[in-house]
Amino acid sequence: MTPTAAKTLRATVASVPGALSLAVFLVICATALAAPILGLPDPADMAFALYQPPSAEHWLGTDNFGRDILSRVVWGAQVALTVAVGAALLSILIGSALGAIAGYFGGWVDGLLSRVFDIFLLIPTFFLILLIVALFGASLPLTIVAIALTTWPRSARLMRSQVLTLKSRVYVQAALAAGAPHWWVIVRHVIPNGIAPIITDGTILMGMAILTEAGLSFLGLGDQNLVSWGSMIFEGQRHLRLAPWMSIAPGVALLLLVASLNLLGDSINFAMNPQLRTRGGAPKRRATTAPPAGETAPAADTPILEVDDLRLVYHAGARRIAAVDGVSFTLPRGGSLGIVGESGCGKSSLGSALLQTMPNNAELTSGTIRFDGRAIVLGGKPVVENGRSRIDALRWTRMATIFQSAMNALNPVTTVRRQMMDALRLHKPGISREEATARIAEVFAMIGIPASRMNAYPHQLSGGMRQRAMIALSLILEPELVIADEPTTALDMLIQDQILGEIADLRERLNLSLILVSHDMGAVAESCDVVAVMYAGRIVEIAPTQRIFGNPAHPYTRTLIGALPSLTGPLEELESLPATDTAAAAAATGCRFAHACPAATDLCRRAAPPAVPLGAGHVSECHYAEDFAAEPSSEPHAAPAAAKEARA
Ligand SMILES: Nc1ncnc2c1ncn2[C@@H]1O[C@H](COP(=O)(O)OP(=O)(O)OP(=O)(O)O)[C@@H](O)[C@H]1O
Repeated sequence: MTPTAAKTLRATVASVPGALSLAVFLVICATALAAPILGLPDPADMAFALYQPPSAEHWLGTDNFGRDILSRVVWGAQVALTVAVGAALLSILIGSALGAIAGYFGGWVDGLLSRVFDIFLLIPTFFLILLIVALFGASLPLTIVAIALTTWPRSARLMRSQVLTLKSRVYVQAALAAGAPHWWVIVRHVIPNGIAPIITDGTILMGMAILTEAGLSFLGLGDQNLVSWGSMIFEGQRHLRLAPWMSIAPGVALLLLVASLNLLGDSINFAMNPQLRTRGGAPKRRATTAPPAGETAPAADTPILEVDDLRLVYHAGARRIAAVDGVSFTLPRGGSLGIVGESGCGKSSLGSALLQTMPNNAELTSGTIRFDGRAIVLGGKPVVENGRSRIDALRWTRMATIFQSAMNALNPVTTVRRQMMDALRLHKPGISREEATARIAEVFAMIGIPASRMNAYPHQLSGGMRQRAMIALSLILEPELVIADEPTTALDMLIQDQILGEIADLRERLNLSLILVSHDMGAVAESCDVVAVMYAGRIVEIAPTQRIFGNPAHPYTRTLIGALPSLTGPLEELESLPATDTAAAAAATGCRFAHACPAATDLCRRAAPPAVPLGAGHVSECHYAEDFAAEPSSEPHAAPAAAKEARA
């Protein structure tokens, strides 16, 4: 068994329906295979008494010819399974191959093959099977071929649509650009990524094949020499009053096998798709809480956002990943906070926790979030007021977000203007068309998109323009707080700089509060008053921007600043760090940075550092914070200007 197959099997049996359906399917298979050695009477033997009800001698009774029903059900399973596996395999092989060719090559090949699929789909399935059986006679192999011939277009269409999506993926393009031949790209990249729904559909096909064979036998069109559940049910219904057990036993066997196959299909799909698995499948109902008693109206100087001891864990199978592990900060109204740190330190998880847009496998285990003085999360639970969660009422209207990749965040089949119109109408149901159009034009002008581009689809805009459209969408409802998660990551330096400049400008003009999530120290230096440095799920240092660059008081911050290149200073080797295993670092007894810290001592490895206040809003989680703070950062990375210069 290949490692992938073993992993899929493990994941399949990890769920109750998966384990149960696999167990039922395996028991039926094992019983069918073991039929000759089970010591059961011959299924065709008519030596027994007729119409005997279930007894110790004949567990499931006997039929109208005195044949043992248990033996016939067991031998009938062989026929059912042979038809199921044979027809489904043949159907998937023909369908997937033709579907992959049609989707991959497109053009006239796709046109021609798609018409063939359509023609086959138009032929009534049962009629075609009847025709084949009538022309060539009834036999098991012919029944299998007939079923496969009528079902393969299902697999073909499914595979074609999968391939149409997959072939534009970057990894497929990259393989072609690397000189891989088409057949290799199809076999190595396209089919493995598109096969999961085909396999799921295959289990449904197996169920269909069993039912079709049973139906044919029921009509007397099956192979009369074989024991089939369909023919047993047919016989049974003729003697229903006299001997109901004759149809109950094959009926239950048929139901169990088809139901277990369908359930198995769902479980395999779930197991094969890591996204479904680690995202936790269907959304779990999250516990909520009522607003706290004694909440007062916010004062003018109430911070726009207060976060206290926020903790978020991801459930990935048996693993728990503490992505945000006790984060606290306060953002004053109109203020801007940059959250920086290496990839995987928990920046995006923190952003999604603030907006409560986490994936299904994420759980807030503790913490409080207050927006404008009112709690939106208490003890890790969303606050619900009058049947509606407070965050739902705030999201987009008062707290908006700018996503990382505008191409993924904007709907590709709707114009940018339409998406803005939808957002306006959703949140301001009374707004007239003219008012909405005027507001859209205003925001477009503000963000520098020419009015002529308003009706463009996202793919018709350049990367920079698309990101501007995303910013416009976030500002359309005049929010007070914007959370921007890597808003310029995919853009070139020049456009990055322009967009960051525009965000800073808008912030001043609209008195926006801003949280900028970025791995780029230069970007936050340029746009934010305060910088929070995250490491392995915690904010290890927070300080006003000038201070964090001038007097970094955490060795990790120093390393981040040391990794900024200088174009004008003398050539220096840049500092680098080994990649951090977030889970391992979070589990460390002492300081989570100790394993990579050049200044770590025994104390660091033994005890978690306290949060050391250094004045003027500067806090560092390091045992030696005061010593580091007293030692200014070495040139040329001493100030935000240097960081900006490094980016330019
Ligand atoms: N849906 C998920 N399921 C399981 N683990 C996850 C999930 N999303 C993120 N993680 C893990 O949580 C940790 C923090 O991830 P997060 O995406 O918040 O980091 P980040 O700092 O934003 O990284 P980047 O800058 O690369 O986006 C990482 O260890 C990541 O592997």
